[in-house]
Amino acid sequence: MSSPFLEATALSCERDWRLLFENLDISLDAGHMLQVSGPNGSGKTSLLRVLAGLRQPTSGQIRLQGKPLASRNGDLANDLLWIGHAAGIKGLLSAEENLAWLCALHRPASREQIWGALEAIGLRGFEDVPCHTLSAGQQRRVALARLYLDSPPLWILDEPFTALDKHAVSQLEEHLAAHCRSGGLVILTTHHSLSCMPDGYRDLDLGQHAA
Ligand SMILES: Nc1ncnc2c1ncn2[C@@H]1O[C@H](COP(=O)(O)OP(=O)(O)OP(=O)(O)O)[C@@H](O)[C@H]1O
Repeated sequence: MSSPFLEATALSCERDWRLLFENLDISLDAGHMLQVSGPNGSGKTSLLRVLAGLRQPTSGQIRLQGKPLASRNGDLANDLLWIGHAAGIKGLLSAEENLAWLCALHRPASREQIWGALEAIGLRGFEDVPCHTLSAGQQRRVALARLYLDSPPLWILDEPFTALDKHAVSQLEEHLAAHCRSGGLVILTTHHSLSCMPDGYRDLDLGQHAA
């Protein structure tokens, strides 16, 4: 039997000598969406950063496509896309330039593809203005436009709905569910209740795993 796309066993995470969670097991495969919930400070962002390889767990193992995450030197972007809580957008660059720069290293995108993604995320007409002139929700959309470009199967998204208006929230929910329906995987944190969930939806409440 093939191994799960992402498998974490007995994960624990400590920050500033405080144990946030321990003995966490996660197994995700094509089509799964994992919503990590829990109170402020319960360790949701910390868990996502650990799963994205941006932070070492205090203990436990993570395997991605059967290989230890720690052994994946620089090729993680082939399998996963991380979009953090901060939009991570450079204010002096335009939306198009930001996306070209973000994609350049692993999955270069053409100007047409980038403009198509910006149109899909509702930024038509804002492609070439400096991002510092965009609203918070528009800047968030620039970051999320990467989900409309060629992207790896696993999306790890920390509070992706922050600053989005109602229409953009439901559009993004639908896009995430469609990604799962077509064989992708999503791990996300949000304090908002999802109204569009794929069959492979599951919830992990860190409030119940608090150490
Ligand atoms: N940069 C940091 N340095 C030290 N401790 C940190 C840092 N960031 C977070 N922490 C601590 O780790 C704990 C978990 O933080 P984390 O951001 O993972 O929680 P969260 O569940 O995502 O919270 P929220 O719902 O507020 O976003 C918090 O108690 C916080 O004090």
